Amino acid sequence: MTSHLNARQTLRRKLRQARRSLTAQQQENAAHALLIDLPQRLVALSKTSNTSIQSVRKVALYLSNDGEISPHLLCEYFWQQDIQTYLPVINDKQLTFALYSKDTLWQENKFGINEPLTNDTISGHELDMVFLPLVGFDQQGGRLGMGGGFYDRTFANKKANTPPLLIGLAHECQEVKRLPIEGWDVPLQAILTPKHIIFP
Ligand SMILES: Nc1nc2c(c(=O)[nH]1)N(C=O)[C@@H](CNc1ccc(C(=O)N[C@@H](CCC(=O)O)C(=O)O)cc1)CN2
Ligand SMILES: Nc1ncnc2c1ncn2[C@@H]1O[C@H](COP(=O)(O)OP(=O)(O)OP(=O)(O)O)[C@@H](O)[C@H]1O
Repeated sequence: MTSHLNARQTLRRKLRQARRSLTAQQQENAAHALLIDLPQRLVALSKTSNTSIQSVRKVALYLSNDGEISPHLLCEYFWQQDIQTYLPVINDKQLTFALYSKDTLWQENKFGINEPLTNDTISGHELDMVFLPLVGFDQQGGRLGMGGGFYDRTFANKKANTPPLLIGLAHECQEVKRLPIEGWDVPLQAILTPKHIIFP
């Protein structure tokens, strides 16, 4: 158990270092590449997950931090499609989600990441699709996060075939062969990288 946790910490340090080492140009290219063939990739996603992409109304993204791949162009794409976008708001040990629009006002959370300044939030289970930030992933749908357990707690009771769809967003350099997984880890239903869409 302890060695498992140590392995996670060691991996976290290594993978965070790797994503932070990407240059501004590499980050920009990666964010753009997420849009390549996006409609086709979303169709593949709807087939594997048995959910209709046409019925997606509410999508959660995040504001990139610590070298994470930036979803800001995905966000623009959803706005063009009139799909509402949400951002995570830390609420004790869990996340709620606040609408993100051009008019959003901001406040920093305890980690220095901006959150919408509002009391009007929804529960994670009201979303259709969630793009999760991650530190590491594997082909089996394993996700290693920053270590707060926020996404795991928020979606702990989610059944595999009920919304929202949980999709990890990652740079290629965040893939590992097999993550040391814990009982509380909530599996990803897809992982989107600049070059691939992975269906575990
Ligand atoms: N962009 C983004 N937003 C997110 C997450 C995330 O992983 N990425 N989260 C996913 O859950 C939640 C925040 N979780 C986080 C957990 C730790 C740190 C962090 O930087 N930890 C520092 C120590 C900071 C401190 O204690 O002051 C570190 O480990 O270096 C950041 C975010 C909600 N919002
Ligand atoms: N469903 C849960 N109920 C209670 N505690 C939980 C739950 N999920 C995770 N935790 C606790 O949260 C802590 C951090 O978990 P973990 O290392 O998996 O976070 P993470 O997935 O890396 O973080 P994040 O989701 O915030 O990016 C663990 O110590 C674990 O005990």
